[in-house]
Amino acid sequence: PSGGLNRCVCVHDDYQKTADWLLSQTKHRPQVAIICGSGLGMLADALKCQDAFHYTDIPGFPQSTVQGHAGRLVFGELKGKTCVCMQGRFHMYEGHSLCKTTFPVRVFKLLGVETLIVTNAAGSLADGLKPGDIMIIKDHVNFPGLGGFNPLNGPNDDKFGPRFPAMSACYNPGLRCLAMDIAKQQGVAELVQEGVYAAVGGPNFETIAEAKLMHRLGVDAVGMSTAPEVVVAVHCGLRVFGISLITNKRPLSPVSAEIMMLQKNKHKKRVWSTRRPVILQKDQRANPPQVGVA
Ligand SMILES: O=P(O)(O)O[C@@H]1C[C@H](O)[C@@H](CO)O1
Ligand code: HPA
Repeated sequence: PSGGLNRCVCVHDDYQKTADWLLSQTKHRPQVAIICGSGLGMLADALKCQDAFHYTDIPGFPQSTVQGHAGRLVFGELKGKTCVCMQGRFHMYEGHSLCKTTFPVRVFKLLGVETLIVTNAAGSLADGLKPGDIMIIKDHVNFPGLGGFNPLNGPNDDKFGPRFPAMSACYNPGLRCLAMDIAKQQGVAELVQEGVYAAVGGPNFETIAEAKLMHRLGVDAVGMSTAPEVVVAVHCGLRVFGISLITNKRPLSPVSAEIMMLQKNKHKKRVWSTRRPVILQKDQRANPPQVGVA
């Protein structure tokens, strides 16, 4: 893949202009940036002394099109640290280039941020991870990246980082340990474990064969974001901590998946369904519709 959506067309000045505008609009000077995943935007509400900006008002900022993502950048204080929080992120499946998807990360760097916290909603492939659990990301598999869809494609900007950045320790071990210790102190350790996150392009959810493949490759949870942001963050020297909120299980086999039910319709045709019996209409019998697993 080359050109079009797969080539970073932003130059240093583009990020700088956005950062300078933000610095002129708020007195906050954040050390920590938090990207809120789907349904996690309320994290920003915990910030004290807030300055909030709609993405539509920020020069050069991409626009969020996903429901449940407020599309606001919120600055404020949290437990003595100055933070900037993205209420809503950008995904490849919205039609953004990876360069736009990850645009805020470089802006954070220019604001003086040192630590990036990424959060997301993800589907579990691991036996021990249930909906409602939290997975501390210990590593990721960036499927679009492996296929050549990378936010660092195009001329390298040495001011941000090297042409060939190492990704062998993306998720800061110290922060991962600290998070586990805090989970124990708070008495919620049984809900928290470490795992490997895989990013897929979306927007469709995985087929059973794809879920099985990822499980065999050692993936614990799958989602449609995060990895490109982390690649850009590590490239420009940010310290990264990531968590996935497990929202659903990915079925690995039609037979064993607990959410799947074998239904027999009145015409004795067997149909797999995720939720409710499917009765095929006369004209559908020859060519039954695919039943998705969301
Ligand atoms: O922004 P995140 O990664 O939390 O968004 C989740 C994962 C997919 O993008 C989408 C579908 O569930 O929501
Ligand atoms: N697959 C991909 N992305 C997701 C999922 C999933 O099961 N759940 C939430 N985001």
